[in-house]
Amino acid sequence: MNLQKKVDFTVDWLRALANNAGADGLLVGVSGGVDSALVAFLIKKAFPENSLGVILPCKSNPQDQVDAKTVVEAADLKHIQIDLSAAHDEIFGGVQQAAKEKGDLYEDRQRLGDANLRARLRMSTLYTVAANYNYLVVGTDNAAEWHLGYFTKYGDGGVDCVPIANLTKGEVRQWAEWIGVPQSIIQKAPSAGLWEGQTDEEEMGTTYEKVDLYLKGKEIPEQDKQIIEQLHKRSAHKRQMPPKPPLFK
Ligand SMILES: Nc1ncnc2c1ncn2[C@@H]1O[C@H](COP(=O)(O)OP(=O)(O)OC[C@H]2O[C@@H]([n+]3cccc(C(=O)O)c3)[C@H](O)[C@@H]2O)[C@@H](O)[C@H]1O
Ligand SMILES: Nc1ncnc2c1ncn2[C@@H]1O[C@H](COP(=O)(O)OP(=O)(O)OP(=O)(O)O)[C@@H](O)[C@H]1O
Ligand SMILES: [Mg+2]
Repeated sequence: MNLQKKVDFTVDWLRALANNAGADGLLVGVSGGVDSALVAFLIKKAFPENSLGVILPCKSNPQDQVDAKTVVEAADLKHIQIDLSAAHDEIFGGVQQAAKEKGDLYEDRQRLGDANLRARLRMSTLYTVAANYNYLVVGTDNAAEWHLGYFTKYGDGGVDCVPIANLTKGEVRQWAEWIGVPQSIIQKAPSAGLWEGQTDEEEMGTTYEKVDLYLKGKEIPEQDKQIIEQLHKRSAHKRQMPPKPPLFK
């Protein structure tokens, strides 16, 4: 299947999903990164009049907002912006204060708690916006992130559908190029933007190039293979519904 047909198929799939759900359209959180940029273009194609980009800075690098604006303008996508910094301060500061009063504040766990709260505040906000518009929330996980569990459970992983979850990062860039995402966005180093200087590849301990090769069944160095297999195993719970005990006999 050529790229045009694959894109059309994905757009039709998105439209059918929303129609079957009784939703009026689709929205996505737009970060300024390439994954959400591609999804922004896809939802605009699926619902030209009923699609929305939501820009949600949360103590973020100001350049991300500039990039996010570039994306919505290039996609000609209607957008809104809500700053989550004060909400984050309120909740994260409140948790830290309460734990400190009990003598229970674990310094080495703060960065991840802070980061994942940002992703979960975004999820809550996207669903609040979705309720107003009667839209579905569209996820942006690609195949590498999905396989490694490189997302926040019920944060950026808390969505109604994951239309690009079968695409490797290389394919995301290829689709993005084809669909018209600006080069400056395609060439940015992938980052969750959850703390200053964070990059996906540094945190994962391997590269998207190697993960993509692995997912295509190609040989990669043993060390990278081990990292990928360990991350995949450890994150199995994120790709399943919450476990419940077996029924009583
Ligand atoms: N076996 C198990 N069965 C059931 N639940 C289990 C579990 N193991 C952990 N858990 C639960 O899962 C939690 C850990 O998962 P989670 O909260 O997701 O936290 P975690 O996987 O530790 O962190 C999320 C990772 O995703 C990255 N991320 C987040 C957001 C966006 C992006 C991006 O690329 O933009 C990347 C982030 O930088 C970080 O590396 C535990 O606190 C626990 O509650
Ligand atoms: N500032 C933000 N505003 C709105 N949504 C955001 C913001 N930051 C992150 N998100 C959402 O979280 C998702 C996960 O981020 P992730 O970094 O994996 O994707 P990306 O930024 O689109 O691409 P890349 O991985 O190349 O940085 C984003 O695609 C987006 O939907
Ligand atoms: Mg990003």
